[in-house]
Amino acid sequence: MSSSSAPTREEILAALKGVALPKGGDLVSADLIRALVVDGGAVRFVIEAETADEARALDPVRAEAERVVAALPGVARVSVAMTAHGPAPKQQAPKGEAPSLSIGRHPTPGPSVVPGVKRIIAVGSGKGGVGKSTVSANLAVAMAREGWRVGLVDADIYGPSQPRMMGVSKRPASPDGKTIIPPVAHGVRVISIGLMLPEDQALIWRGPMLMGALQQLMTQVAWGDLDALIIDMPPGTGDVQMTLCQKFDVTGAIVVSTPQDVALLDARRALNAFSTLKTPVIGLIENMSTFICPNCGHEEHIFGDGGVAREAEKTGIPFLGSLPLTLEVRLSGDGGVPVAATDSAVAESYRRIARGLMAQLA
Ligand SMILES: Nc1ncnc2c1ncn2[C@@H]1O[C@H](COP(=O)(O)OP(=O)(O)OP(=O)(O)O)[C@@H](O)[C@H]1O
Repeated sequence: MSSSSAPTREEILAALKGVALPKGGDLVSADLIRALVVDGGAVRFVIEAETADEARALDPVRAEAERVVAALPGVARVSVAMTAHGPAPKQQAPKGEAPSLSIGRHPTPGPSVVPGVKRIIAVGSGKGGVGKSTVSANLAVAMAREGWRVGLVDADIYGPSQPRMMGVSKRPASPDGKTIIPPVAHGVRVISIGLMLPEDQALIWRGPMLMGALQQLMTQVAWGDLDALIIDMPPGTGDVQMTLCQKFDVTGAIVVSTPQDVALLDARRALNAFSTLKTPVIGLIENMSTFICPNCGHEEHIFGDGGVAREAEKTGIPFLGSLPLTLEVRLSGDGGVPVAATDSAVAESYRRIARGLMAQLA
């Protein structure tokens, strides 16, 4: 890098890694940096604390972050904003207290609202295993990194995978036995039925109870103000989709597919279902587009080539982007740190998709 050119995002993050936090760790490893923008010699970013009190306590850290970035060659101006995730819950539940919630009740009739939530985005797929949960988690993290306040609901009630993907396992607190305080992971507020029940408890609920559980997850969680609430839907086109789209004001749905012809056939079924429910489909995402060999870096179209982009063109639905099949994606999903929270090339792809979607929804 010449002394006059602006530093890269990675160079800025490397400098911020040197800024220690009072509780231990640093700004980058604690995942507190959001919306980092390098615009010529101007650098802007947000430090996101969990509560207003914590934000105040981090003020010296903010000053230090500003100092280290300003000292990088090529930086003319630095602006660092401090945000708190939202108003702190009035009471804190005693550590380890499980919520006394009646998950599994029947849904209440009529439309439901999720207060403070600007947009509800459903992420669906025609069939299982195409990476819908992976995409939901990573998209949520990427949007949060770009500065939006984001929540994530794991509505895949029979096979909840968000606790593992987002790395949250503790039962959420419920100070009053009604409101659920969602854990925050990688800048995203997450709730999953998997956090509310013992892992090995088989869910044998039938339709109405399932819907009641989903409604509770949506409405009893203290989300605070959110720019977007992302719903990781179960695969296919069943009751959960219907409840969600009929009871809540869903801004739009995103359909994830692999490029294989059979997956696309199923994806078309999902598109038709959303159209019947009068929920606009706001984007298609192709997952597992190409396989990148971890040894030699060679890229191979093992499931076909560009099928989802062509489908998008045919249907007039925005194509949000494609994501490669990489071992890194699976390992990071299994390890509780979505790839979008890292600085890899795939994180960059998620960032582009998040930006496109945010611009479309702004
Ligand atoms: N791009 C990718 N590269 C590598 N592995 C991936 C990719 N996307 C998803 N996977 C892996 O594929 C598996 C299935 O993904 P995921 O659970 O996200 O799919 P899903 O569509 O939500 O499935 P289901 O609805 O059946 O739960 C997971 O092990 C995940 O880590």
